[in-house]
Amino acid sequence: MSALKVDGLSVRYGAAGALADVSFEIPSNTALAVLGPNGAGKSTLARAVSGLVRKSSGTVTFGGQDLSTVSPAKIRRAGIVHLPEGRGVFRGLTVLENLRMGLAADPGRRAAGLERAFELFPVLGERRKQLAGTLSGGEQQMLSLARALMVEPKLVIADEMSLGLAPKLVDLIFESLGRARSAGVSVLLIEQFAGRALEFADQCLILQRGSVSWSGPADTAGEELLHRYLGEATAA
Ligand SMILES: Nc1ncnc2c1ncn2[C@@H]1O[C@H](COP(=O)(O)OP(=O)(O)OP(=O)(O)O)[C@@H](O)[C@H]1O
Repeated sequence: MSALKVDGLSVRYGAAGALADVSFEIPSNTALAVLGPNGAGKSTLARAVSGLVRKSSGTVTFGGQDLSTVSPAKIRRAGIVHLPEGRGVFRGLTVLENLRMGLAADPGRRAAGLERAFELFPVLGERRKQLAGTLSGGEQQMLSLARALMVEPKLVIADEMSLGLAPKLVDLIFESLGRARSAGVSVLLIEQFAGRALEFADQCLILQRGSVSWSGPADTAGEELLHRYLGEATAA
């Protein structure tokens, strides 16, 4: 069964079209990599699915529920978490306070959630009293992911998670996303660079100037195809 189904999605910013007639599905327990050069509309797609930008047309359904016109809060309650580009942590709060905010609406599950977060990323346990703004970039990324996974989401939208991180940290981030997927979470993975995303994902969708230029199984997106659609800079 499809967890997420996006059909004919278009988004405009004023007079400028950012997405035109984008359709795809993410079956349960699978990952879709959305690739494309700068400005192709990847973040806009993520924001439209999580309700942060208005859709000018198209529908979004999740687990059979129509989410096309509902608020971001309701979309979160349906089980979709969005890790925005940039880290989205509260810099002036400690690691622990940031994690607690993840389950602010559900304090009963807080203890178990924290335990899971520290098990996933032990470094966060060691640094629980440290201000998030003083963590390294990679640690902030882990905090952001740990907070998202604490709420036991059904779909994680991860926008450029690996941007600027050392390869070892990228491994760790993908490892934990992989564990989440094995535990039943679907993943919409947005990446400017193709290599790691395609290794991880089941399906791939390439956006160019707001439209889908190719989609198919991730393991059939060969080098030639990536160069054709993404160019030298992003096919790596
Ligand atoms: N709030 C906004 N107002 C006006 N135009 C916007 C807004 N946000 C994005 N755009 C434009 O929409 C297009 C798609 O942007 P988007 O951020 O979705 O691309 P992207 O594929 O995520 O790019 P990148 O890889 O550079 O992050 C771009 O031309 C961008 O300038």
